[in-house]
Amino acid sequence: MLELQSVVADIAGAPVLRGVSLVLPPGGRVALIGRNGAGKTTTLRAVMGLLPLRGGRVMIAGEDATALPAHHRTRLGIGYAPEERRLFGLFSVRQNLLLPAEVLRLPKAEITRRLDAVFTFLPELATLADRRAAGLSGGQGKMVALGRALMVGTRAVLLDEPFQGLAPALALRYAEALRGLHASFPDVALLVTESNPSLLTPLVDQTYVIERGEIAHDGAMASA
Ligand SMILES: Nc1ncnc2c1ncn2[C@@H]1O[C@H](COP(=O)(O)OP(=O)(O)OP(=O)(O)O)[C@@H](O)[C@H]1O
Repeated sequence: MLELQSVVADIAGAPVLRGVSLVLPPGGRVALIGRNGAGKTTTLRAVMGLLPLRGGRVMIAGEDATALPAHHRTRLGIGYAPEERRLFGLFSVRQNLLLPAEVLRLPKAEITRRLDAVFTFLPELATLADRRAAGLSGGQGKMVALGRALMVGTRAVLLDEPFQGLAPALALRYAEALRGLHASFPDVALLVTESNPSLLTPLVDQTYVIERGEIAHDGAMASA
C-alpha cells in the first residue's frame, strides 16, 4: 500500500534520512521505533510530501508519488496525525474533523458517512463534538487528531508519537482504540512512530527501528 524505497533527505544541509526503506502492506500495522532525533517525524513527512527528497521513491497504492504534492497524497487516502496535533483552536471538534474531508471536496453524503464511522469508533469525540478545540486536554486533542486522520485516511493513517505526553489512563484508552482500529477500519493500514517500543509492539505486525536516519532492524511481531 505504501512503500519507501531508499529515501534520502536533508534538513538544513544535514543528512537526516540516509536511505530509508520500509513497506506498509494494505491493512497492515507497522511501528517505526527510534530515539528522539532518529528521523521518525522526517520519515512520515517524507511520506506526506512535506519535505524535498534528495533520493529514493515514495510509492502509494502502486503509484510513484515521489513528485506528488502533499494534498494529492491525502487524496490517495493517506491521513496524517502529526505529533503536535495542529488543531484549529477556534473551531469545534466537529469542524476540525470535517475540515480535511471538505478540503478534498468529498461528496456531503460521504463526509457524513465517514464522520459517523469516526464517532462510532471514538465515541468520546461525539461527546466533545461541539467543544472548541482550544479547550481540549492534550489527550483529547490526540484523539481528535486520530479521528481527523481517519476522515481522509481510507488507505492508511500515519500517527506520529501519539503516546507522547499522554497521561497513563489516556494512553491505555488510546492503545485500546488502536487495537480496535483493524476491526472498525479493516482496509486502513497503520504506520505509527514511538520512542518506547513496549507501547507499540503488542499493537503491530511489524516493527522497524530507525537510528540516525537509517533502518537498523526490522522484524515481524507477534500479533495482538
Ligand atoms: N527544522 C529542522 N532544522 C534542523 N534540523 C532538524 C529540523 N527538523 C529536524 N531536524 C533534525 O533532523 C533529525 C531527525 O529529526 P526527526 O524530527 O525526524 O526525529 P524524530 O525521530 O521524529 O525525533 P523526535 O522524537 O525528537 O521528534 C534530528 O537530528 C533533528 O535535529
